[in-house]
Amino acid sequence: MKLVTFYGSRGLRIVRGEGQYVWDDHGEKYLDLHSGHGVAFLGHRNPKVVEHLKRQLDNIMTLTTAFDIDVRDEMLREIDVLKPDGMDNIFLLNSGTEAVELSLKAARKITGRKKFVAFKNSFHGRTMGSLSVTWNKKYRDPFEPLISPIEFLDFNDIDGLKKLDNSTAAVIFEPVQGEGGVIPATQEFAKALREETEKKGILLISDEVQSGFGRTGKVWAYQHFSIKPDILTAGKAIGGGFPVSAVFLPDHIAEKLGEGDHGTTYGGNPMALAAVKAASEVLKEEKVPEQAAIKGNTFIKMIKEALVDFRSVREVRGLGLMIGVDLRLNPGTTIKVLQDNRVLSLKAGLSTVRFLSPYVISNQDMEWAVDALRKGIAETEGKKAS
Ligand SMILES: Cc1ncc(COP(=O)(O)O)c(C=O)c1O
Repeated sequence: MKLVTFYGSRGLRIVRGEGQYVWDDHGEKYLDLHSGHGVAFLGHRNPKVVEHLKRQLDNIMTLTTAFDIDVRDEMLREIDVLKPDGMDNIFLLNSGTEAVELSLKAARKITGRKKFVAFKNSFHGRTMGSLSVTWNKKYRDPFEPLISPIEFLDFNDIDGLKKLDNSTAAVIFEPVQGEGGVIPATQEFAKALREETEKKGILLISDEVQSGFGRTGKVWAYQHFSIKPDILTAGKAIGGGFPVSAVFLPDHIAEKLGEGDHGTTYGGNPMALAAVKAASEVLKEEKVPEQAAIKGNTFIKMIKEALVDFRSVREVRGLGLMIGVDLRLNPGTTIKVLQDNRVLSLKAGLSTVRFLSPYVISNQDMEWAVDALRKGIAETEGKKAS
């Protein structure tokens, strides 16, 4: 039997993970700045998450949301102080793309409008709805026709927002574009986007599947921009490693969604509830966003300083611990050399090396990563690091 896989093999067999590290079957230790596409932001096997999951495992693993259960009430209490502004409702699903699907469905139902607007370089997932608002043609084209109408505008282009019209149900955006190349929105753009959507009765969906839950230095990435979205999608980090995603909604939207509008067999199962509850506790107790902000600043500064001599480096950018090193060359070799030096990273866009670090990363780890990065870029440029 063969596994169908849509990701190229990294050629490593991983046997264990702890904190910011994973180990291969030869006992080699790696600094994991890939973190399973950003999932292990709270560290591999975060002790609190493991403890709550084990306890839940001994209790009950599966239960539909039609039945009440204490762990759900506990999760709701824990996440209440973390909720996005004015969003008193949460619905749990199992993956980022599912959260995006529900947000799109909700927008159509609430507004009665059909059209969605997204941005160039966006990534929102790979099921038919989320794929429709994902920019990369390579992902979309084989599966056309997708849902319509969809329009893609230029990210961070304020003038382009004039094209928004009142047939649009929602604009979906990433406060920091992740897969597209780690590109933060500008303050002016985020503000103009909110103003323009509000004026035209268009819902604003903040897709924070990658950027949310502390990674950028705030609990939610939109909070960097003094705006309030109407709907927020979260995933990856919110389960501390357990597969779970969420859609946050204000009352006026949640109240208009009723029985039959959506559903999920696994969504909100007791294990996911225990995971989100534990992850929320960790976020608060360990002041994770604050740590991500401080460590992210340190890491970006170290990277910038270490790469000043490299002509192939176009830009080092990011927010908190969501960091991209944009190159003028294909980043494949750099990512390979990083891995040879025991640092796992991932690609974003066509030319960016992306670090999605667990928040527990130390200064020593950063030095390790920066050293490996210099070697990687030197090899990419075809010369040895001095
Ligand atoms: C912003 C954003 N939205 C949605 C998704 C899709 O999430 P998933 O792969 O869990 O379906 C991703 C995944 O990388 C993402 O970065």
